[in-house]
Amino acid sequence: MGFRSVGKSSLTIQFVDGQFVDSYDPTIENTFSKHIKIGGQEYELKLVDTAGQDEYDIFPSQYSVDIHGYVLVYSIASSKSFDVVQVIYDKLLDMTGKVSVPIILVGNKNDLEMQRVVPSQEGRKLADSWKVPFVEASAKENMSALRVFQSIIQEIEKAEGNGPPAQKQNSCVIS
Ligand SMILES: Nc1nc2c(ncn2[C@@H]2O[C@H](COP(=O)(O)OP(=O)(O)OP(=O)(O)O)[C@@H](O)[C@H]2O)c(=O)[nH]1
Repeated sequence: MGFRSVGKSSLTIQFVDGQFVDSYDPTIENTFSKHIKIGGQEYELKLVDTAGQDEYDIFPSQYSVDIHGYVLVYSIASSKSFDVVQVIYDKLLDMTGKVSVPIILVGNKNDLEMQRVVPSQEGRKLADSWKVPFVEASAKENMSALRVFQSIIQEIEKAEGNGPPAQKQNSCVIS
């Protein structure tokens, strides 16, 4: 979730299809499925790409139930989007009624360094205050999009009481 045009669809499409879409087509809502294996563990992910939100929008009630984790996105080239992500976070906690929900904060478009208006430290500071992981990303790069979704899966696993997927092993050592 995040403000308009921050790259929510682009990150999702890069992760799901491995391509970057240059054109801008505002989203109403799209769902995607993706099968992925991380650290020997298989996941069948359902991703909901939401419409861009602003600070005045009511948090859509359908996103407060049956969702395991949230990727909150701003653009490093838009201070407005950084303000909006903070408002969305507050509404999200209000709506879900939970103190802690699996969330990660993503500063997208970090390939646009010349247009940067949100310093990395600001993003990190905000994520630290929420006690959630922070990732800067570019939807132009596949590895970057992959890192975003790996990170939210890890947070979901943690909330479920499981360790990071990479540390799960099926083998054992006998000495
Ligand atoms: N340079 C650069 N451009 C990006 C990046 N991510 C998205 N864009 C561009 O930004 C524009 C908006 O991207 P979208 O992915 O449609 O943004 P969105 O957040 O889904 O937008 P809404 O549907 O309105 O909420 C498009 O022209 C993308 O090509 C990025 O990481 N780097």
